[in-house]
Amino acid sequence: MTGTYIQEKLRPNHCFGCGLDNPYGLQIHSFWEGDEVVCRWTPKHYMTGPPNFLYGGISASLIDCHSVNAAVAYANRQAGHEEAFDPELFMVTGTMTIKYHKPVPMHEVELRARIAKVEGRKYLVHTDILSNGERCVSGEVLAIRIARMG
Ligand SMILES: CCCCC/C=C\C/C=C\C/C=C\C/C=C\CCCC(=O)SCCNC(=O)CCNC(=O)[C@H](O)C(C)(C)COP(=O)(O)OP(=O)(O)OC[C@H]1O[C@@H](n2cnc3c(N)ncnc32)[C@H](O)[C@@H]1OP(=O)(O)O
Repeated sequence: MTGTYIQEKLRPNHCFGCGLDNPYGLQIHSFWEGDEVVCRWTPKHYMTGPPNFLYGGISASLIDCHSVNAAVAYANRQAGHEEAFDPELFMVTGTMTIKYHKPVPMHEVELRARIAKVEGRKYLVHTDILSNGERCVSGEVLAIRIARMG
């Protein structure tokens, strides 16, 4: 999949969730699949919350970054910059709501995001975390487009 990940077009980036340049971070790798943005990610053994299940804050971080990156990719796709992203199309999280449906087992998960609504600078993204095809966590993230930081 080299060259196809959204995060490869967002560099340099030291973000804990999505920065490929942060070796201590979650290092998510997200890609388009039709109209959805997908990420497959495996927890480290020390990322537990309840015994044998993923810490909820990690689920929230995964949803946060995967969703904001999906919104950035969507905005670039709409603007015709799918191959090389426009550095001015930058977003941060404004608001995020997370619903924990089931505990997340400590093995590979799949995140699936879709852009639900765009209103001016606001991009509403719905993301699910699935384990073995079963939805365990869902999130609604409002990404807000800003002038580039840093
Ligand atoms: C080759 C290209 C490469 C270039 C890129 C290179 C590297 C890229 C690096 C990174 C990768 C990119 C993406 C990853 C970035 C982040 C991912 C991780 C997610 C995070 O970890 S990110 C940290 C947490 N995040 C914050 O730290 C935000 C702090 N905050 C602020 O920075 C401001 O607060 C801001 C900007 C949110 C708003 O400020 P503002 O002045 O622009 O807003 P303003 O008042 O103009 O409102 C405009 C409209 O948004 C509505 N609105 C405003 N705030 C809202 C809110 N909070 N919730 C809901 N709606 C809100 C208003 O109601 C109005 O709505 P309406 O237009 O309908 O009236």
